[in-house]
Amino acid sequence: MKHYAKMVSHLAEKVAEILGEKLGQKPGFFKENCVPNMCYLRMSRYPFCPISSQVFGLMPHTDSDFLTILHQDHIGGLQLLRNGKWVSVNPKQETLIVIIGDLFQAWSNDVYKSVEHRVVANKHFERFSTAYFLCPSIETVIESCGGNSTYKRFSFGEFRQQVQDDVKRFGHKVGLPRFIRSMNHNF
Ligand SMILES: O=C(O)CCC(=O)C(=O)O
Ligand SMILES: [Fe+2]
Repeated sequence: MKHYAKMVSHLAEKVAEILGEKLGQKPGFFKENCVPNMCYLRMSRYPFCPISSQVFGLMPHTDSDFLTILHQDHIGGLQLLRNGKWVSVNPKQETLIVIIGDLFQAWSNDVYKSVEHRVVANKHFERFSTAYFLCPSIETVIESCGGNSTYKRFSFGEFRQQVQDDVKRFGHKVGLPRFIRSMNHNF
């Protein structure tokens, strides 16, 4: 597991740097700001569920990080929201999935989109997945790299706090819409 964590953390940083360079950013941002003690691995077990059509393994959400590298087993169940429709991400052997998170969406000013995803339960089989979350330090400021930014600048600490407050208050995360520049929203 230690070996996997090391490998996947390297990979996440590399993928992030490549995506950053495509936006014209100079390399180093993720290396400097995504400190090891903030990044984490989440190993999930989804028990089989006879009433799977009525139960989510994991509720629809976006990830509150720069990006997530996901390994899923052969059972399947991960779905992405694309053009308003849920699309299954069929498992492929020896394939890792890269999920863009909220911070990359803000940092890239919507060039990269934080994809909404969920896990549906399987009727007959349990499922395992391992996700690595590439996160910056609490004080890292997320400021979109182009001009005319959709989002206010915010620190990762502020973002996390807002997510926690919204979950407490409304029972769900609001996420990036909270940080849209000069707009009053009723959530
Ligand atoms: O288990 C999966 O396939 C997805 C996990 C996930 O989206 C998460 O932990 O945020
Ligand atoms: Fe996720």
